[in-house]
Amino acid sequence: MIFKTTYNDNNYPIILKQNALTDIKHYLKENEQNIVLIDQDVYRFHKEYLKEQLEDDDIKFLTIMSGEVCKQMSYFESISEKLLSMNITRQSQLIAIGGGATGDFVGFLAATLLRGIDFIQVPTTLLAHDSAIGGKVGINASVGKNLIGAFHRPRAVIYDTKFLETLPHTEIRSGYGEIYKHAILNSEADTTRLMEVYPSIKELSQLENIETFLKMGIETKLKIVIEDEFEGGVRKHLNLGHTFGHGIEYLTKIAHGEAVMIGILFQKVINKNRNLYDTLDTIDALINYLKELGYPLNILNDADIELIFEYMKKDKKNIGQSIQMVLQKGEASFTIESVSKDEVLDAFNELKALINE
Ligand SMILES: O=C(O)C(=O)C[C@@H](O)[C@H](O)[C@H](O)COP(=O)(O)O
Repeated sequence: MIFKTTYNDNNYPIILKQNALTDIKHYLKENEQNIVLIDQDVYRFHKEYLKEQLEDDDIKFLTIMSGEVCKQMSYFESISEKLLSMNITRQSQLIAIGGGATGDFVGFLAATLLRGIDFIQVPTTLLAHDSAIGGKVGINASVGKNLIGAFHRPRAVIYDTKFLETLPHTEIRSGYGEIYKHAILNSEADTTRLMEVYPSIKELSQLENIETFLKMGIETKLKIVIEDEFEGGVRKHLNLGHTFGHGIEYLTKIAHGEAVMIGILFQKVINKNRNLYDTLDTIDALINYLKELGYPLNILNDADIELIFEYMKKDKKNIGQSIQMVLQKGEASFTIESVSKDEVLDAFNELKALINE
């Protein structure tokens, strides 16, 4: 399956298929440096396959730290210096092979080194079907996630589903959080269909039919980022579940998409309390479903809401000192609203009580 962005210029393809990496040869630059920056775990698991597909002697490989820890300022500095010592030029190209964190990190290197060079996204996780598209790249600050970043379009997204075969359960649940978010943004029917196909962790871990839902997620994301590339309006809806999600993720270090799923649940409690879309029944139904899939809801029991609230105060959607959250007001209908500290505390205590019932 090939998707293509439909901007006025500088469009890029998104190639989604088994063994998609074989297509990378069409995107390598001749007589220029192509440098692969790859998550060290992905490299370890797929060394032979990677060598087959990227056997060109001119391609250089740099393994980088796995997961969110690569997005630290000090690491960004050391890899920047390393790339500059390799005499890269504005015509050089970086190739990010890994999950969402790798793509964010390498994309940010590409956006900033020499004031911008090309990069290719090769996502290797379910989650990265979301993060690899749309050009958001960045690293973390001590006070919060993705607070240092840029918008920088990739030259191509090569999404090889072969990499999904080695994903651990946590990563599957994490990616599923973003797939679930895209389904909610789309329609009630897509959300129900998803829950019917994956009623438990057993079905989810077999990843059958996952391409159908990745296609749904990619199409949803593409439609939004093409309409609003720089997040002036509708793109903020893609942040559903992220305001609370980023807070709990940063505090507890659980996987991004698991935190987003908990953030979606949290947002439902606020919806209910404001007489928007949700009711106690819809919240209970999601709690039961998430328990069945093994999401770490218990983490809320020991989490310090005051600290989460401090992270929420750093969210990029905020206006002045007011926390802005994506809330659902109808089927596939969303709004960005200010929420007060009291509302956040009440919703948190209520959610904790509900998960322990
Ligand atoms: O692409 C977007 O826009 C999103 O909000 C997608 C999110 O799922 C993704 O996690 C994103 O990186 C979060 O963006 P941020 O601006 O809140 O850091």
